[in-house]
Amino acid sequence: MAAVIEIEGLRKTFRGLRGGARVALDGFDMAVEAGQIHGFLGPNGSGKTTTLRTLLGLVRADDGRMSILGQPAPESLPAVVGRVGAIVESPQFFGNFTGRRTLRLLAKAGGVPPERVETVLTQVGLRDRGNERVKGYSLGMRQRLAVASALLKQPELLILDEPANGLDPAGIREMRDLMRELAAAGITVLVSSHILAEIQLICDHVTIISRGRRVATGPVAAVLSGFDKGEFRVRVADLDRAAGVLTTAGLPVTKHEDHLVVADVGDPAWISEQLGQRGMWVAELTPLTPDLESVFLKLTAAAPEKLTGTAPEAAVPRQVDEAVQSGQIDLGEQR
Ligand SMILES: Nc1ncnc2c1ncn2[C@@H]1O[C@H](COP(=O)(O)OP(=O)(O)OP(=O)(O)O)[C@@H](O)[C@H]1O
Repeated sequence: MAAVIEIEGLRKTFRGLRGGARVALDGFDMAVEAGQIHGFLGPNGSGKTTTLRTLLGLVRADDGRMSILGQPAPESLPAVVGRVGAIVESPQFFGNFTGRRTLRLLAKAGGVPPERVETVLTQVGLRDRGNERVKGYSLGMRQRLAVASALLKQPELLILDEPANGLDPAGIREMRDLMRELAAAGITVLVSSHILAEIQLICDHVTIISRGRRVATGPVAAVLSGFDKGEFRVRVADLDRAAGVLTTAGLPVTKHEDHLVVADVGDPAWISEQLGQRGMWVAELTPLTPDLESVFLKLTAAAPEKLTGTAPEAAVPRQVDEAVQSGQIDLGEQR
């Protein structure tokens, strides 16, 4: 599949007026392929906005290679900018203008046929509210108006920085549905966020960044499955006896107040059988599948500190996940 965004070894250090330096990007890699809804996740200050701003030519990188829609960025951005919609800064709209008038003006300024305005208003679900003044819009409606403005040009790629930030649950749900509809219409979507549960629901792929480095990337399910230890929560009346049976059978067991957590479970039916044969009836047997939240916290909290000397160098793993794969970092102990 064609890469819509490719970033390799991106570096950016911000230098303060008093000589201080802040490394925002430390040799960061990312690839987004056509058709993906790609989540770009990281804690506050991890480098997401700097990455997106650099990609769009708003910040100059110190080093690294980037391309958008197959063209080198930022040099060839003018050639592809008409195919990219981006909301990286919160757009400011005139409160006294209606949503429809705002979009008509933007369409005119951008040489977009005026008919597109009705199409994008419908796409973002604002058609019926288009004649209301923007100052009366909720934050969610303003965000959708911003997306509508980015859609005017019929982009192939939509880049959204924290689109769900500050929205209430209903607004987040609307934004999520909108992104899904856009992806179904064939638009590749890159969405940055620190709202993990949302990314898990919306996105099919994810790249996780921490302290300017990639710590994980891939299909969401694959990133999660790397952390799946085959754990089950087991509830029985006699916890000590059940723990003894399972431990003797070679399974790692952790005892909690009212349940056991058993790891390395291949077939859960085996647990029921073993305990049932001994007169212990299993009241609960639940798989403990990892969610993105716990994976994210583990990856971003500990891994980067352990990675030293991985500045871009030929044949040296630069990204934290590469270092994990090559055995430089053992995340197992973090789990
Ligand atoms: N213009 C700037 N001048 C100085 N430092 C900056 C500038 N922009 C970003 N930084 C610093 O670079 C680092 C990365 O910031 P960035 O905004 O890219 O992170 P982020 O992941 O987008 O965070 P958030 O989720 O809070 O928006 C932070 O330490 C930030 O303070």
